[in-house]
Amino acid sequence: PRADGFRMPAEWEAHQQTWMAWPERPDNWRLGGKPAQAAFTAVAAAIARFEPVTVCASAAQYENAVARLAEYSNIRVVEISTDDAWVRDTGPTFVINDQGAVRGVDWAFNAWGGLNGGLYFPWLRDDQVAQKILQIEGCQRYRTEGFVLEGGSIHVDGEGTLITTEECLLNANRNPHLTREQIEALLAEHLAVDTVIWLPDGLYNDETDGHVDNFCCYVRPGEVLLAWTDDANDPNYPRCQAALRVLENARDAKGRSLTVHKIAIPGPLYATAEECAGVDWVAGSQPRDPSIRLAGSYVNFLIVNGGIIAPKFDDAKDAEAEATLKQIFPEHEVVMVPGREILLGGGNIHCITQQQPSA
Ligand SMILES: NCCCCCC(N)=O
Repeated sequence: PRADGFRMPAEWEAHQQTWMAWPERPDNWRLGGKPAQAAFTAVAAAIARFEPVTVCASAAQYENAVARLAEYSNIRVVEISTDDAWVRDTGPTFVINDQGAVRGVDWAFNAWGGLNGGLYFPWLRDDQVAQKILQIEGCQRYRTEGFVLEGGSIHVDGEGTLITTEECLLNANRNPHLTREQIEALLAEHLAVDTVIWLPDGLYNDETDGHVDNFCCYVRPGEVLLAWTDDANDPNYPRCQAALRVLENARDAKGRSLTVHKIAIPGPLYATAEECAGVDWVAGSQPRDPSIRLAGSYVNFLIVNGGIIAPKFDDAKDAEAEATLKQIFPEHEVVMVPGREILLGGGNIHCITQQQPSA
């Protein structure tokens, strides 16, 4: 795409719409996905206040999804088969050129690690989602056969800088055949980035192997927001310290040093026995257990046209997080939406959405 004049815009640049997928698989979502479907509906409704939404649903769930979303006139439902509902990672990464054309990068997908720690098997339908979305939109597609990447593992400033984590992109279960330099070259070629900032690790116990979208994101050029804890006993402490050191020493593609804002990490959060009891046991699917700390994060929000759609967790830190977001985004309306049911499935609002830039 860079050779054709295309780049990945920053999330705050104008959107045409946001894509989502409808959750249902009972081995990732408790009670056949019914609480998750309510939570996703609340997220879609919040986004729809700012821009149109397209929800991908299976044939089996199409009628239910249409009925549940019917009251929102700018939400449409299309039938697309998926393995699960993480359109951040299975959808296309949209790229734009200076003439207002929009295309899409269709990364290879292996369910966050394939047969070496992946979260479910198989994943063929998920690997087809980007292609189907681009077909529906009539956007040209760049397919990266042999290069596995999830959209949740990268953030850009739209001006040539990309932030990611080594824990994910250098993980042996993504692209063991590629070096760091080869991965940087592929990111540069497909997204038109000149500088890659590598954070060592993402959030503790993040089943995606430390996706940056759950840990650190851009808020505007030259400024990032980092999940933070001051508790030296928290396993996130060394991860936050290491990330801060990298960010404080970094220079972006324009040669700027970065302003690092911090936002508290909620919790620690755990699933209850009752919540775990509602999840089907299937060989090869990620186990859900009350002893497993959940990777909850207020960083996992979506920037939409004029708004911030962020998760809240019924946690003591919700109010502080909301205040931080309002202070960082004075021009946006900050909308806090319940994120716990999404977190029980392993991600949050940014993970279940994919923005499509306007031409
Ligand atoms: N159980 C699958 C969890 C995937 C989370 C996706 C994301 N971008 O964090």
